[in-house]
Amino acid sequence: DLGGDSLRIPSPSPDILKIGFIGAGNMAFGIAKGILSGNVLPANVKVSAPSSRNLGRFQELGIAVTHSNIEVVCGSDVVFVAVKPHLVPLVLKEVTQHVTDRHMIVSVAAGVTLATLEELLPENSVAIRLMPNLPCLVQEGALLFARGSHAKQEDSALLRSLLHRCGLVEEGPEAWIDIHTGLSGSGVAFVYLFAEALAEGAVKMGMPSALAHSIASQTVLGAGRLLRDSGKHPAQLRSEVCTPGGTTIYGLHTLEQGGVRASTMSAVESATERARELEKKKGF
Ligand SMILES: NC(=O)C1=CN([C@@H]2O[C@H](COP(=O)(O)OP(=O)(O)OC[C@H]3O[C@@H](n4cnc5c(N)ncnc54)[C@H](O)[C@@H]3O)[C@@H](O)[C@H]2O)C=CC1
Ligand SMILES: O=C(O)[C@@H]1CCC=N1
Repeated sequence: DLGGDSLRIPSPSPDILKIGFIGAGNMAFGIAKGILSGNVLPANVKVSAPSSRNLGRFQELGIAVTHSNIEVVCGSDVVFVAVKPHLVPLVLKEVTQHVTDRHMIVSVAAGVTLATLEELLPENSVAIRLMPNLPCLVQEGALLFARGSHAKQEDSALLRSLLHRCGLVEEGPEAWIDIHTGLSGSGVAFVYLFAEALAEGAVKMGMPSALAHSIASQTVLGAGRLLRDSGKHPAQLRSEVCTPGGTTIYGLHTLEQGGVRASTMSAVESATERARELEKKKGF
């Protein structure tokens, strides 16, 4: 008796997989860059979009480009669907007859549920819902994915190995995807708003704008790295910066008076609710 396990065909390793992207926007580019910094060769990647406008930067990475979504599906094992949410049904209807059990379909569209994906794909298709964020571009993304009903643990492992160079990759229940969209997909923009305001504060106090922006971005980067790498609670690090009677506590008091904590929590709540709303309306 050889046993079930010894008969199981091992998952292909990421370096021999063919990877496709439908949609050539910012998010597809971010994920593609992350994937290529792992062990996937550009020759094994193809991307489609209706116009050539966004395709040049993919070509610069050595990735093959096409205007045919069907060509991407037929030539790929893992297909990232990276079009705007309202276009997901259109695109999946177009390619669905070419999707086979060889494929893993990974949608990054905000508010498009696994149930919707599975409805649009052939029965038993392996579907994954992934929420990435823009810093995948510099391999510092925060990605959360949820598995569809026909995706197995091996599929998770494969996706993780493909994406590990994009940043932090976590798996969770689908209900967390909308929360992650507010926290991190959109959260990146909240941090940019804060960075911009930091710089503008310095400009108001007389610092040249370019220098203020460069110091603000380094401040956000440094604060973020220290927070992640130390594993400390943000309140602990905040107290380490605060000298009693010093500058920081004066600034923090002003931020609290402005309601920064409540408005940031509300921003995550609104973005999460918007993702849920897109879901209910099916995004289209
Ligand atoms: N930008 C971000 O920070 C994040 C975006 N997302 C999700 O990623 C998806 C894409 O967003 P972005 O990259 O920002 O959008 P984008 O507008 O930059 O890119 C969309 C791409 O789809 C292409 N496209 C349009 N119609 C198409 C069709 N029929 N077939 C193939 N390609 C088509 C466009 O040419 C464009 O290249 C969205 O569903 C969004 O919810 C998720 C997380 C973060
Ligand atoms: O704003 C949006 O809808 C997308 C999803 C998360 C980030 N960008």
